[in-house]
This record gives sequence, structure tokens and C-alpha cells, in this order.
Amino acid sequence: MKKDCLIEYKNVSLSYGQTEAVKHASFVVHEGDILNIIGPNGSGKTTLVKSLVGELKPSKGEILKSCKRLGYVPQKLMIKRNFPLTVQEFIYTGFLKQDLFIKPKDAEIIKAWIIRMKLDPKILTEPIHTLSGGQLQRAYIIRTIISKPDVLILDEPTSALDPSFREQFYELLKTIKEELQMTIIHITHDLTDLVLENSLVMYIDQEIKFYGTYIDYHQFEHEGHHHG
Ligand SMILES: Nc1ncnc2c1ncn2[C@@H]1O[C@H](COP(=O)(O)OP(=O)(O)OP(=O)(O)O)[C@@H](O)[C@H]1O
Repeated sequence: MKKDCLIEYKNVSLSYGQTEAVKHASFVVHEGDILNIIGPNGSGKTTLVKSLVGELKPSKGEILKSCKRLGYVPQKLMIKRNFPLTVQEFIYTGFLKQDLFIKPKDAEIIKAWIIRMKLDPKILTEPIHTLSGGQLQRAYIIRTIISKPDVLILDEPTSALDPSFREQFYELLKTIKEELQMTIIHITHDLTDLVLENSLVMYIDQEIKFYGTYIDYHQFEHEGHHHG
């Protein structure tokens, strides 16, 4: 295991102007954890993740992070029309060190990931903006994984993927997690997606209403709480 990767939120509030989207969030994520974040629409899930990657500063409280690299695949993937990169070049931007030209060895690594992610290698030479939503989502995920993050943060990663690939994707993700020894933070609307027995669940609705193991979450649900 990689050492020293810990995330700690201490009484963190997150605001847009006067509106508090997240209130008094306190929790810890340890190295190797899988944390599933669930909650209704507009409950602050993406806001929380934005604060983790530094896109939003807390209005109150403190965020401690000792992980070196965070890899974030946002929910809304933005590629401008006529963005002048091929799929291969786009994925290559995820490499930690880049040369002026892509070496054959690196091109092979990219191709292997494309195949692993059940994409057709023919798309490697296509301009990135011509990809479909589901293809782009996979290309983004490859680009992030290739950067070997300590923490992989996925915001509804399968929203554009067809159901037949969805299950395979999560199986693949479990394998990759073990290979690269990553911590995973995963926003989802469907808890069946990445659940492993020992994974963690956070149910947030502005405030964290539940934080604990997946098994304990069932008890919380039986007491009359539901996720949206
Ligand atoms: N850039 C912004 N400016 C102002 N308010 C925002 C902004 N982004 C989000 N909000 C508000 O903050 C609240 C939390 O939004 P957030 O996107 O974090 O929710 P979410 O739980 O990720 O929702 P969903 O499940 O629909 O993706 C919402 O009320 C939303 O309207």
C-alpha cells in the first residue's frame, strides 16, 4: 500500500455566495477505502467533491489532505467543439511525463486501456470531439487512471454508459483498484454499483446524515431513511 494518503474533513461548510450547499461535514477517508456518496439531487455531492479537488474553498472548517495525486472524472465532461486533439493525444495528456511525440511504447499502453475499456482502437485517431457521450466518458476515465492517482474520484461515472457495459465497468474498476492500490470516492445514484462488503457509504442531504459501512447503511435505511 502507498503510504500517507488520508483525507479529513473537519466541520466543513461549502457555500455558493450566501447559499450553504454543505453544512458541518466531518469525516475521514483512509487509504484503500471505497467511499460511495449518495443522496438526492442537489444535496451537495458534487459540491463536496469539488472542495476535495480544490475547486471550491470551504466557507467554514478545514480540509486536510495528505494524498499526493487526486484523479477526478467530473460528471459534466466538457470538450469544446473542434478541440484539436485525437483520442490518443487526449489520453496521453494523462501521462505524468510527456514527450513532444507519443512513443510507440506509450501508444501501446493507451491502446491496451482502450481495449480493456471495450472501445474500438480505431477511435484512437479520431478527433476527441467526435466521440459519443459514453465513449468520451470512457476516454476520460482512461486518461485519469493512466495518471496513477492515489485517489480516484468518479462523479456518476456510468451515467452515459449503456447498461450492458455498466456491470463490466465496475468489475474492471475493482480489478484496477487492486492493481494500482487506489482509494476510490464514487458518487452514485445506485448503491448496487460499486458496493463491496467493506466499502463505506455517505448519505448526504446538505448535512451528512449517515457515514459508515455498507452493512450498517441497511439498518439506517430500515429506520426510515431513503436515498434519492
Ligand atoms: N455553481 C453554483 N452556483 C450556485 N449554486 C450552485 C452551484 N453549483 C451547485 N449549486 C447548488 O448547490 C446545491 C448542491 O448542488 P450539487 O451539484 O453539489 O448537488 P448534487 O448532490 O451533486 O446533485 P445531483 O445529484 O443532481 O448531481 C444545489 O442546490 C445547487 O443548485
